[in-house]
Amino acid sequence: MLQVGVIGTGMIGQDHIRRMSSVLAGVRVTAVADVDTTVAASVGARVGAPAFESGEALIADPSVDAVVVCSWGPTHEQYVLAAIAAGKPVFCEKPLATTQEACLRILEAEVAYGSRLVQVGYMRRYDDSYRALKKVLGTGQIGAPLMMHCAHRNASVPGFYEKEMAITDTAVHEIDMVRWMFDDEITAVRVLTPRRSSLGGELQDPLMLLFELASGVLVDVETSVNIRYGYDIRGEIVGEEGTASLGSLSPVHVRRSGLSADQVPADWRERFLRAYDVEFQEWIDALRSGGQPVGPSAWDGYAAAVVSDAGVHALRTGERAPVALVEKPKLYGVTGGVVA
Ligand SMILES: NC(=O)c1ccc[n+]([C@@H]2O[C@H](COP(=O)([O-])OP(=O)(O)OC[C@H]3O[C@@H](n4cnc5c(N)ncnc54)[C@H](O)[C@@H]3O)[C@@H](O)[C@H]2O)c1
Ligand SMILES: O[C@H]1[C@H](O)[C@@H](O)[C@H](O)[C@@H](O)[C@H]1O
Repeated sequence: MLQVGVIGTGMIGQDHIRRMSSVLAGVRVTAVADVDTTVAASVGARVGAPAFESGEALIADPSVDAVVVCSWGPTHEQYVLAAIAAGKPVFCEKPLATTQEACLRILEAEVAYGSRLVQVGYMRRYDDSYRALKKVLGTGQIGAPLMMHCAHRNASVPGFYEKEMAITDTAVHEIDMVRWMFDDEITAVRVLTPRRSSLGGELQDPLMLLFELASGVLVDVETSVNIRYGYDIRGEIVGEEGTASLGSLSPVHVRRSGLSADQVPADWRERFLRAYDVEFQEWIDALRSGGQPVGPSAWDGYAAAVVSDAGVHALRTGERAPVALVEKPKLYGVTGGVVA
């Protein structure tokens, strides 16, 4: 049984605690921590896990074999570094850290440790629909890929959400997905600002991002974070000989009063429910069999942060922002992606 300590018991922390306590096999949540100690205590009590006074104390405790970090993005670096220093595997929700410099510090610490401990929560790689799309691409049935059109729509976002977060918090999923889908790197980013939605307050919403890939493939991503009607994730690849897109995920189709309708998920928990389950089960199984994590690596987290920083620069200046990665350490040479 893998004994896991969870740092950050907010929305996704609670969802992952639920899946590790009542859905997945071979795992038990043995410790929790949150700066909000009242929330941590009540969430921990539901699964019989004690609440620790700090994330660092949780990481150091012998009851914890592996750590899951679900606190706010700016706090990820300190906990991931502490887990590496303790030699414990750590699953960190996205983003790995909020700056590329912080991601580099994590890479350096893991490389110095000498083997992989870190996995980043880019769950789209585990989604049935994205995996099927990658498979179609791999068979060559739509020919060489030329372009991809994506949309990432949230019904609404919390009050603390700032305009850069449309890139660093939202489109960062597409950044990782695109690198994985095409086995390629993003080399430059442009950001266009359409007419502003009156529903987003002061936010610049929506945004239109354009990624250039080393192969010449172009990917456009619409981010809309006040779309109201639900959580809508789209993707269509245009190839030389055909197109392939994510299928409809609606469990039910309703026709009534002259309308024909699919159900739209409310949020990410509903849309990616199964992807999170598969992501965690594979992580747990890899650790229990004595191996290293094989999902999105610290390198993937770093690469996403560099592209994300370029996107923020492009948003602020209106310029095309090139992306430059450091040389990839050997540790990440053969790992870093799950194969569909
Ligand atoms: N993979 C996904 O689809 C997905 C979905 C949602 C959130 N996330 C990521 O998960 C993280 C948390 O998001 P959320 O929606 O659960 O946010 P949230 O605000 O609901 O929860 C975050 C929790 O972290 C706690 N916290 C803040 N600073 C802390 C610290 N220094 N130490 C310990 N706890 C601390 C807060 O008190 C809060 O309870 C973010 O990085 C977010 O980007 C990923
Ligand atoms: O943290 C959340 C989460 O990552 C969701 O998957 C994404 O759709 C949201 O835009 C983001 O704010």
